[in-house]
Amino acid sequence: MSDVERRVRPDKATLANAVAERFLAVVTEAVEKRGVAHVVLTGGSMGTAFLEALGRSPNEVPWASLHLWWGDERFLPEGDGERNVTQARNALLDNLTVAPAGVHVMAASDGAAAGDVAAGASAYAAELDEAFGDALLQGEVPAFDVVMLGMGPDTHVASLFPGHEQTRAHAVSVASVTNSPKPPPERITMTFPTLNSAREVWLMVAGEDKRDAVRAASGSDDRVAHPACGVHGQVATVWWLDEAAAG
Ligand SMILES: O=C(O)[C@H](O)[C@@H](O)[C@H](O)[C@H](O)COP(=O)(O)O
Repeated sequence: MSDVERRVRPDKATLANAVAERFLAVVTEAVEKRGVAHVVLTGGSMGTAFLEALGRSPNEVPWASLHLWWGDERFLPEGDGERNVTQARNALLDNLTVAPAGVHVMAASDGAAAGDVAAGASAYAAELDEAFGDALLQGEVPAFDVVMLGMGPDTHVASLFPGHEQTRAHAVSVASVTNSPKPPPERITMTFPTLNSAREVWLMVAGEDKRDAVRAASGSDDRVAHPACGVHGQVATVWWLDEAAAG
């Protein structure tokens, strides 16, 4: 597990551009070396700002060799504007002229999981298992090239909320949530072992309203209380902050 490195930029827009630039370099190198790149996307305003920044030079991205995954999802009907995948489609994916190698979408509440969020989580675990086998839970092989995450003001990452049982999960790669403190209550989330199977984990945080959370998570080693402090890449852990969040 790597130590946290902070990269601070003046504001949210500059931050999103810097992350997009680094993303391009990381996936290009991954594809050159391994022929494929697996990345985990996030929602929230930072995740969307990043996709919009990437969308300003979409043709530089090796989409045909890129697998897109999500760290968490709101268990809502397909196409709901609150779903991370809908936001990603609107911000970038629907405009691509080259299809990504894989777009691995978490279950919608009206899809094959038929309203059963636990079944939705199991389906995503099976999809990950098919792609990576045991590597995820054993943490021996980096599965993802980069996992991108936002952070809530309570220090939650993905849908791992402070004090919730999913923060303690170690035997499953994906968990269901039925009592999220932030709506909607039902969600699907990758667990810590899965997020931490990445070469690089990037936490992207902007805004003064996140400053206390940044401080709390950076001073903690209790990932149940402060989930953001529990995500680490095998090669790098980068906290991308704007000046307001960094304090
Ligand atoms: O759980 C949710 O419902 C949120 O959407 C959330 O996880 C979000 O991604 C973070 O709070 C970061 O949000 P910002 O990028 O907007 O700061």
